Order: sequence, then structure tokens, then C-alpha cells
Amino acid sequence: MNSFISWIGGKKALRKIIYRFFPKDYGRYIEVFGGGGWVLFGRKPKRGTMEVYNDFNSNLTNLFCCVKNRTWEFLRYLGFLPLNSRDEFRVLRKFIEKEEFTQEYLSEELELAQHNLSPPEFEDMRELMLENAKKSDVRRAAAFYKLIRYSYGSGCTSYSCQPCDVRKTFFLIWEASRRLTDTVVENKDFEALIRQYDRDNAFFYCDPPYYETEGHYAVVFRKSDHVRLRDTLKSCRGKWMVSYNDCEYIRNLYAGFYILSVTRLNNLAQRYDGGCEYPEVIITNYDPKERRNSEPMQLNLFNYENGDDEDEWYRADEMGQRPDL
Ligand SMILES: C[S@@+](CC[C@H](N)C(=O)[O-])C[C@H]1O[C@@H](n2cnc3c(N)ncnc32)[C@H](O)[C@@H]1O
Repeated sequence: MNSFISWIGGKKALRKIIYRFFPKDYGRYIEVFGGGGWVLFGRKPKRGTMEVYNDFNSNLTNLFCCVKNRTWEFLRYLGFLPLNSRDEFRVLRKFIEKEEFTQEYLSEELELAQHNLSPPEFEDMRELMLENAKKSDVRRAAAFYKLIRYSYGSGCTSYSCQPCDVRKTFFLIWEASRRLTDTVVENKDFEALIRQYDRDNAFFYCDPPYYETEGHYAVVFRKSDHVRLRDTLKSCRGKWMVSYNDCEYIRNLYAGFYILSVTRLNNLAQRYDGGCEYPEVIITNYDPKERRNSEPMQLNLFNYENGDDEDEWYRADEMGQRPDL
């Protein structure tokens, strides 16, 4: 199934290739840089396999939590928010930027209330404040959802000027809510998340901000974070796959691991330059053909006839280059 949102760097076009190189077996699936969750939504959840969606952008994870757990309330807020216009877009952005109702704000308010009120009064007030904070999470999620829908390229920064009636997307939200029933939603930096979930049977799919396009996201991702990610993955007990833009820096960084070159149409560039291709790489710490090799011969033959055997996998040398070049 599809995600309920578009997201910069979303893997809608690449995910079919990505699944083909998933490991044969794993007991927990962890999507480290979740974004719109395109890869997660497109995979069939397996009974007994734990599934985790993570992103460091708290507006995004709040949206996923509200879609998953508070669907009715979320839809109610969406219905109430005014219709699409440039002014509304500005109001929504201000609301999101101010982050009026963060957890930090809530604990400060609770502390003040406790200090100034008698214990019974504080108990009453506490309940009210917690209730309000919950509501604001849904309000924040609804505002963020509209911001994504109304903005150019789903970048949340400039108004797209395209008519959009969010009510027409309600069915997508219901579908997503059902799909996420057993998914754990986390809001952590990748390093903490990977260390927390790493086991022998874990499989991490990592789709970090691409090299030299880091500024497209609200969460700051530094050049040193690419190295930090590689180092974190290097010491992993489980299996992992990373997708990146194809460039010398990334090939060198991941030299010694399996690297596959893939090309797909670039959505944004395509609007202006029909058919513009974008070279990417998929990197793994396990033999990417293990799934295919375990398939019955007939299936292999079928895949071969469909041209699947044209994939170019190789283990890169210490300079990230193909050994035969
Ligand atoms: C390329 S996008 C992921 C797109 C996603 N695969 C999809 O199909 O929609 C990268 C994501 O990484 C998130 N991110 C940035 N820094 C992060 C960090 N330190 N830890 C976890 N997530 C981070 C961004 O918020 C962004 O949503």
C-alpha cells in the first residue's frame, strides 16, 4: 500500500528494487529514517516480526502516532481546520514553528501549577492540563498534515497554490491507521535507535538525508552524521541496508560493503526536465542475493526472464570502486 503523505526523498519509486534485496529472514524490521514511511507501508507485515518506524522529526512522529492511535479525533480536527488558502498556510506554519505545546512546555506548566496550588487543586488542574496537551498533539498533527499537503513538493516551506481538499484523503488515513496497528513509533536520533534495537535477528533499513542534500529537512543532519551513521552500522550485530545518492564520498565511506548502483527517474527534476535520471546506490552488510538464491529454481528462471539478473552487485574495494574497473 501507499503512504498517506508524500515526503522529500520518499522511496515510492525505488521500493520495489529495495525489497528484492532485503535479507531472507529477520525477526525485527526497523526503519531508521522513516520519513513518509514508503518502504514500511509497501511491505507486507509478517506475524511475529516486530516493526519499528522512527524519525527524529517530532512533528512527523506525532503525526504518525495520532494517525495510528487517535484517528477519529485527528480526522475531526482536519475537518474543522479552514479550507486551503495562502493565509491559512501561514497560520499553520506559525503554529508548527512555535511548537506551543511541547512536552517541555507541559512539564514547566505542571511544575508551576504544583508550586502554586494546594494538592487537591493541583490534581484537578493536572488532569485538565494533560487533557489539553493531548488535544494539542492532535491539533499539531492536523496542522502538520495540512502543511505537508499544501506545500510545494511536500517541503512544508512554501505554499503550492494547488487546490487540495484534505477530506478527500480521509480514506488514506484510515488505511494507514489500520496498517500501523502493530508498528512501534519512535522519535530518536538514529544512533540511539540502532543501539536500542540491535540484535542478531534485526534488520535496519536506513534512508538518511542524501549527501549534500541534508538541508532539505527540518532536522539538522551534518556531514559528520554520515560518518557517525557508518560507524554505528559497522558495529551492528544485525543486518542493514542503506540507500544513498551515488557519489564518490559515499562509495569511499562504505568501501568493503556490498554496493549496488540503481537509477530511477527524479520526481522533482522530471517536472522540468522530462526523463531526468538520478543515480543511487543500495549498500548492505550481507549478501544481497541471499533472498534470491534461496528461491526455488522456477522463480529464479522467471526473474531471469524479466531481466532481474542485470543487477550489478559487487563488493566495493577500499576506495569504494568496483574491483574490476
Ligand atoms: C530521505 S528521508 C526518508 C524518506 C523515507 N524513506 C520515505 O520513503 O519517505 C530522511 C529522513 O531522515 C530524518 N532524519 C534526519 N536526521 C535524523 C536523525 N539524526 N535520526 C533519525 N532520523 C533523522 C528526516 O527527518 C527525514 O524524514
